[in-house]
Amino acid sequence: MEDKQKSLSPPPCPSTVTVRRNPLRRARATPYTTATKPPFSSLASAITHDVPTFPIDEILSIQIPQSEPKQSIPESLKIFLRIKPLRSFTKVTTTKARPRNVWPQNPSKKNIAKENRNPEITKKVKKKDEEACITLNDPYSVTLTPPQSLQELKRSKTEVYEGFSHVFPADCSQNDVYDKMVQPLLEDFMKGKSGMLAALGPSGSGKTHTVFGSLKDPGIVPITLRQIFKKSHESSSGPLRLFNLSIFEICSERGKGEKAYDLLGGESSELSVQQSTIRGLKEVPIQNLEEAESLIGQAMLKRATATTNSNSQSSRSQCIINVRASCNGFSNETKMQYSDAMLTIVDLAGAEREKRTGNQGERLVESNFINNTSMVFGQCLRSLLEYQKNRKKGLQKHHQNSLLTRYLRDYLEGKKRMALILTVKAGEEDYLDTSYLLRQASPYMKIKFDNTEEPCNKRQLKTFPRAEKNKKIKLSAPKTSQIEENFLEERSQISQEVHLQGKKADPRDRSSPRLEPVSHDKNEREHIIMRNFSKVLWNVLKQYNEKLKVAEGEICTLKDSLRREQLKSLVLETELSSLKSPCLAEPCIPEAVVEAIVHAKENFEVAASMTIVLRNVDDDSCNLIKGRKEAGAEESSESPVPYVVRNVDDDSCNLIKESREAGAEESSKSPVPNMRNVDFDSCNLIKSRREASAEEPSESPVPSKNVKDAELVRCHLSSQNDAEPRQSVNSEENVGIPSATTHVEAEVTDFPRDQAIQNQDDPTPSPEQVEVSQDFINSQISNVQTKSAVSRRFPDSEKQERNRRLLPVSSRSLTEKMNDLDIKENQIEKPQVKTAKTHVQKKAESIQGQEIEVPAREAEPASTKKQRNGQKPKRRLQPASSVLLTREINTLEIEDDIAEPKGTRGGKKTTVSQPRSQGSVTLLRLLTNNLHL
Ligand SMILES: Nc1ncnc2c1ncn2[C@@H]1O[C@H](COP(=O)(O)OP(=O)(O)OP(=O)(O)O)[C@@H](O)[C@H]1O
Repeated sequence: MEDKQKSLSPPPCPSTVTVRRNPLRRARATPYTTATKPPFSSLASAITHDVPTFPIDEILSIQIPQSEPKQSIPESLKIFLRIKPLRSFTKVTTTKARPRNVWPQNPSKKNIAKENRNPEITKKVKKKDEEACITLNDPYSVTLTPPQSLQELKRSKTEVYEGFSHVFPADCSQNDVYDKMVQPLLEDFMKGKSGMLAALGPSGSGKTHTVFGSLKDPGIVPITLRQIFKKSHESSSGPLRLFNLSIFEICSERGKGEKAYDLLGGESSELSVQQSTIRGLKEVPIQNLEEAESLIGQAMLKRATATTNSNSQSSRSQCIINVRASCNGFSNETKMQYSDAMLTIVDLAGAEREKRTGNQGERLVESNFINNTSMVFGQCLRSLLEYQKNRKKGLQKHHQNSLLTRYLRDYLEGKKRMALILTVKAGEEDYLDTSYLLRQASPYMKIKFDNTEEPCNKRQLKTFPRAEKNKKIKLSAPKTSQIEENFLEERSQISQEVHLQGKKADPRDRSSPRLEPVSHDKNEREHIIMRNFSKVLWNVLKQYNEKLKVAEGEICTLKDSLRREQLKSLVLETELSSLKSPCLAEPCIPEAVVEAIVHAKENFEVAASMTIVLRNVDDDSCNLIKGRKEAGAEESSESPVPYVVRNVDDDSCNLIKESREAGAEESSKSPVPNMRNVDFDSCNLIKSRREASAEEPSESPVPSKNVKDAELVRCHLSSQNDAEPRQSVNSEENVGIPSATTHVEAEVTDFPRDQAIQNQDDPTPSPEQVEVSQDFINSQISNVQTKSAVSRRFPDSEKQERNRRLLPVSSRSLTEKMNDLDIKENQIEKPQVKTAKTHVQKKAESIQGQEIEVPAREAEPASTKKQRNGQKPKRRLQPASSVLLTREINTLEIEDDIAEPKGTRGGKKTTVSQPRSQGSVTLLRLLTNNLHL
């Protein structure tokens, strides 16, 4: 035993141990490569100790599933060609018997009618129409024949294009296209390989038709989705895969740049683009075909399309549809096997020739963008081909020139599998487009792809999707039971329906009662599709409605602001005209002001006549009686006052119009109906009038449309006014002034009581009375001034004196002078009133005549006046209004003024009318001279 233990125990350690830190490295010969292979037995003998042998035989006996070595299978780029049916097919079907009485008939229709009548011509034409520029040789090649005209010119000859993966003839179905082209891609996709498919071709050649199709004839996207769900159901035993759908478009923003829009997003569908990365793209998980189809319908509605000459619904953007398959809840091994894969289908906007599309403006800009993208796409493929031919040359980075090519970079660099479908139109007129496309694209067939792919390529997910998470719903007990009830109800309903249609329904198979029967029942599926589609449509319409409302609101606000601006401009114009009127020469004076001055002049004459009558009375009271008798029955009509009434009468309509705006009292107050157009000319005038009316509402006689009205007004006034005016009226009657009065009377009634009494006692008009009549004239002039908006400059003067309102001091003195002059002139020219004039002159001189020596000036020319007078008359700085007024008066046709009253009075001359008119003329002359104009 002890011997045995000794043999097993390790040998005793030596006392010293040498350790080499860096032992010499010797290349150890591998047992298999070495020529002299030492025998295993000798090695074993070399081992001093018994080491258990390595179970190599056992290990080698275990069969390990050997993974296939990854082989790069170079594969040519698959290019398919689809020929669009000729238009003549549709033409034949549409050339129906034209209904009668259709108007107008255009020449082309006439030709059709001729063709209908003559079938031989029709045949020829149809034959010509049916002639195609492209003919199918075999499923892989076509012959392109130029039209006769080009052949004659020897500009082009017949060409054969071959090497296509498949050529789809005009009568092929969408399913044919899917089977030959998409099926292989889809199989790879289901295995976890990404792939891309793009449709290229001129506008209107059928790209969108191929990619999306229609409800009746679905294209490759709907068919692919159907197949995806079909396959995933079939392989239900395999791994569960989730599919997500995202659709976006790239279009130009008014030619300024490219923009990406999410076609499944909400309102803010614009996507941010950073280099080749598109952020914020909404990825919607799709669980069944119905959901997928409704999403596609939604995207199609949102896609930018427009009508061009080539296509009634031409795509104006590049549309990209991504179906992403992702794995969920797998072991790492499985996940590696079925990695995320993306199937991308691209519907490019068709290249357009300006001549054919007839695009202009915005459409033309879009065209440029579309053509540019197509061009860059082609450049990328050509440079890839060149690169593959000569790898020494680097791959040119054309992809940077457009957003689409940046996004599809991996495909365009030959790193992923891709297929192209060229769509062409077969008509003779489409020869150039077709020839161009085929010449461009046929070399692409030589492009090779490495059909290997890393399971997780970072670039694969260049879109950072906004994955839609299903909302978490808390299901409380009662709700759950309710859902279960609904669920059972729905299930029984569907099973009943299916049963009725003679189909077997097994509601136990699937958990979703809604999906399972639907997959079998076509009608139900269509119903769901239509329902979802209508929902989408409804949402889109709602959005449009909201936009429309917003636009309407904006229009309203714009209209308001426009109105405000117009008002402002009107006010500014008025201000401008009012500013101009006193400053500028007569052509700038508003018409209304001119009219106002004319009327003022007439009233001025009336007032002057009144003054003279008063003076007559002063001379001899018998004359007064005489005058009354002479006047007789005609007095009321012939006297100057009724004339004024008539004036009022004539213009009352206009006045009333104005008075409606400015207030009845105001317009009635206005003794001179001279503001016809003022309202139209100036808002400020109305303002000033309103101010004036507000201050003096009681003294304003009401305007009348006719004489009766005027009389009524008078009565009304007399009844309204207290005893004072009545007395004054009586006094006037006594002095021979006719009783039919209007505002003149009203003005007279404004005399102070003592003056009225004085009139009764003494018929001689006092200087005050004369001044009152002058005041009346002043008031007439001041009214004119008020209307001409000059009064706005002197607003305080209104409040100073009742009858001298709105007149500046200088103007008042001017008018006073005018009256003085009038009196003096009458004294000279009319001997019959000489006494009165002298009296008045004396009085006037005593009051205010110190300033101006009018008679002396009147007799002599203006130039000599200054020389004669040792004491120079004071030159007063007259207000612009006064200057204007005098200028106006100066320019008036005096003769006309004289003639006018004659006409209106039936040619009858009154005792006062003739001298008054002359006096007025002289007065005006004097005024002109006095003002040195
Ligand atoms: N193979 C086909 N069979 C029947 N109709 C077709 C076919 N191809 C195209 N069409 C019809 O031609 C019209 C134009 O087609 P489509 O809109 O697909 O052209 P497109 O190439 O997408 O044009 P664009 O680039 O301007 O958008 C459509 O009305 C479509 O239905």
